[in-house]
Amino acid sequence: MKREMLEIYFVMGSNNCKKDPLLVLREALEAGITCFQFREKGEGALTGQAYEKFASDCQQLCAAYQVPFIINDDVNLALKLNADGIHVGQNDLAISTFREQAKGKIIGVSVHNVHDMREAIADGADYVGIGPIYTTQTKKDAQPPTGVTALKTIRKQFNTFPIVAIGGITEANANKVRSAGADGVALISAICHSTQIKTTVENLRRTV
Ligand SMILES: Cc1ncc(COP(=O)(O)OP(=O)(O)O)c(N)n1
Ligand SMILES: Cc1ncsc1CCOP(=O)(O)O
Ligand SMILES: [Mg+2]
Repeated sequence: MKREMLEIYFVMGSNNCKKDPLLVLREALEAGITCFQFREKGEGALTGQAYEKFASDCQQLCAAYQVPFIINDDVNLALKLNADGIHVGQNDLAISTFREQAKGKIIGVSVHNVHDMREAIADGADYVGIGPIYTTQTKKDAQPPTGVTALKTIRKQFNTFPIVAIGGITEANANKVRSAGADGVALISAICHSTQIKTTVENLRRTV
């Protein structure tokens, strides 16, 4: 996995969007996102066949733009659809339980401190997501925001390991996160709620 993949990492589920989510994804891809995470969870999230169909539609769109398609939490779906990767958090399946079946796939793990980071690397993570950096309205069960302090501390000890920052990141603060050592920014609302997705992504690209 190349670190550049993490530069503009768009994370989305249908309940994050105010218009057709596939249209949102298409605009984001067209504008130059570098990675996409399918995160269909929470209130009003699709289930069953509609959930799988939506994942598969997102995957096809990503493939058309040659952008990696990562699935959040649902390892079984990632294996079934042969997604490019899987993202898991501290409360999800441990990497050791699916590493073998997921050979060749990109594995991302959420970390909050140096201890989590060591564990994630030992378990075989390809990249880590650190956050929430800033206050977020999107993830109700998120830990308290840390600002860029935790990110800086972790980056100092892990010089080259691929890190993406997440939580409350916008066009206005992306530069701070980048200077604190993140290889890229992961965003939900900054893109989903933008009325000018093209401009938003272009501004983020310039910053990151
Ligand atoms: C890139 C990235 N970083 C962190 C997360 C958060 O994962 P997790 O803590 O498992 O929380 P949920 O997203 O599953 O609610 C992420 N999804 N992506
Ligand atoms: C999934 C996730 N993990 C930590 S914060 C967060 C939500 C990020 O959403 P937003 O970019 O809208 O703050
Ligand atoms: Mg999770």
